[in-house]
Amino acid sequence: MQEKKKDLKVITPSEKASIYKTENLNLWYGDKHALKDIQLDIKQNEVTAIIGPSGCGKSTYLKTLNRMVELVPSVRTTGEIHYRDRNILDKSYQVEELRTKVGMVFQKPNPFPKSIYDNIAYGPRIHGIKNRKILDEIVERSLRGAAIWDEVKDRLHENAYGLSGGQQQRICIARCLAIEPDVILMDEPTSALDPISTLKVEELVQELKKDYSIIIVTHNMQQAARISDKTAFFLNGEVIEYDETDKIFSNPADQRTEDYVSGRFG
Ligand SMILES: Nc1ncnc2c1ncn2[C@@H]1O[C@H](COP(=O)(O)OP(=O)(O)OP(=O)(O)O)[C@@H](O)[C@H]1O
Repeated sequence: MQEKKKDLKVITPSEKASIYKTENLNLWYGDKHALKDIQLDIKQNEVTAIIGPSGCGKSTYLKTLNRMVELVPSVRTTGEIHYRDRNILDKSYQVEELRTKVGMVFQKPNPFPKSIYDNIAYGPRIHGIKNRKILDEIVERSLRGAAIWDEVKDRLHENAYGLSGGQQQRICIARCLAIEPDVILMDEPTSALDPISTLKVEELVQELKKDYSIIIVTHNMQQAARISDKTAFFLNGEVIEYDETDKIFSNPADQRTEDYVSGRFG
């Protein structure tokens, strides 16, 4: 007898909601054409890795997603980036609004020269939260979310500079979580860390994708293969290939991707 088909709809990754849709994005630093006709549909609650050789435009692309790139005076862009269906490159889009939704973690841990507690409470305080009990709750929740609560709960009022590099990076992730973002951008977040701290941050990224969408620039291809769902391979300012991470690393469509992921250049 034929088995009765279950009426279950399988959600394939391509059907997941988009968090960012980039359409025909071009970016110039003065005369330097750094991003060329970028098309990328980044999905919600996934880890998306951006890989490629030095100078190919990875960080530039990441910094367009929170418009940080505008801090460079010579920058000019054309095209659109839709974040949850609104074009963030439209001048009417308030950058302050965007920054409350999109957190960023940098290559080098950059805690403020303040206590661990004040590092985490900083963003919420800027948003007007003064109530100590509420701040206490946010601090604890954020530190737990960044998997560092147990290590620091007895030293919350000590300076964050007294922590190890790996702990400082998780404090920076907790600081990011405290503003309750929707997206977390990570620019080579483990490149300054030792292998054990790197592993902790990688495990954390896996945990965080349940609640956040994460876009991570990495030079470390094993890391991209380990932690991401999708990978975009950039070369000379172009996206050469964007697909499921397994496909990019095992059976890429483009020879240049194959050469890069197999270590033939880069
Ligand atoms: N502020 C700037 N002014 C002028 N050119 C810039 C600026 N920032 C980056 N560029 C140029 O834009 C291109 C892309 O740089 P970007 O930093 O995005 O590359 P990347 O892939 O992140 O490199 P890396 O892996 O070395 O960090 C490079 O040619 C770089 O020299």
